[in-house]
Amino acid sequence: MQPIIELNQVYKDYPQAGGRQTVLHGIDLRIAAGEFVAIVGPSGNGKSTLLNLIAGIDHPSRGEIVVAGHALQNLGNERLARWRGEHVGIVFQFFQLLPALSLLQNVILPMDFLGRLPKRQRRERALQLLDSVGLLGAADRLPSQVSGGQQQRAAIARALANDPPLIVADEPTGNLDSASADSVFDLFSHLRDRGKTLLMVTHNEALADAASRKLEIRGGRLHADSHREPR
Ligand SMILES: Nc1ncnc2c1ncn2[C@@H]1O[C@H](COP(=O)(O)OP(=O)(O)OP(=O)(O)O)[C@@H](O)[C@H]1O
Repeated sequence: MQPIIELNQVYKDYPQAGGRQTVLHGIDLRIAAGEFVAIVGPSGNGKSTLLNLIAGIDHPSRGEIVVAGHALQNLGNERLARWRGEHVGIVFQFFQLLPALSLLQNVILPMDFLGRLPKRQRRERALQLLDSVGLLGAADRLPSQVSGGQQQRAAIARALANDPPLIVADEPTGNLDSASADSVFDLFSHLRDRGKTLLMVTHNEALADAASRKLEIRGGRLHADSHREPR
């Protein structure tokens, strides 16, 4: 079966005073549809960089990245943005909701970007998604009027707005207390049950242990790749 994510000899370097810093050193990776993958490893070793390349947020310096049938290194910024909107839901550590918009409007936004659904259906779908994360009653509140855990649940609803096959999350519980982290954890478990492919950078051991596969990145290289039965 064709993997949903395929990386061949992917390098990423950044300009640095006096030269360039190589952050990823020739990563080769295949991830099948429906896998729940945790990316772990020490700080500053390239985990977020790897996630951003797979999500089409950043371009590789060299190598090939094929996600959901598209060779990302060949897409210009505009096509990449459209590709992201259709194929990837992104969840960040600091939620990244737009502060001037209600939770409902934040969830509608990715659907507005694609323009696939009529306006009324976008609103109905956003309300259903907010309901599914327990936030129907808070739909009209601004992000600043709800807790961090609620903001992250709204961000997960937003990530699902266009029903993407791939969800990527960078430290999704990193800024949450343990009760909020648990509820976010439960939502991710449901996503796995619904057949989404999940890729997550996390320092949260419980979350990493719930994954079916753990990739350890050290020094910009794939140091370990372990599969397991999810708990
Ligand atoms: N946009 C950028 N410009 C220059 N250097 C960067 C950029 N993004 C990341 N780096 C550098 O790349 C290296 C890897 O960063 P990355 O964020 O991928 O690590 P990480 O493993 O995710 O760390 P953490 O667990 O702390 O989030 C770091 O040295 C970082 O400073």
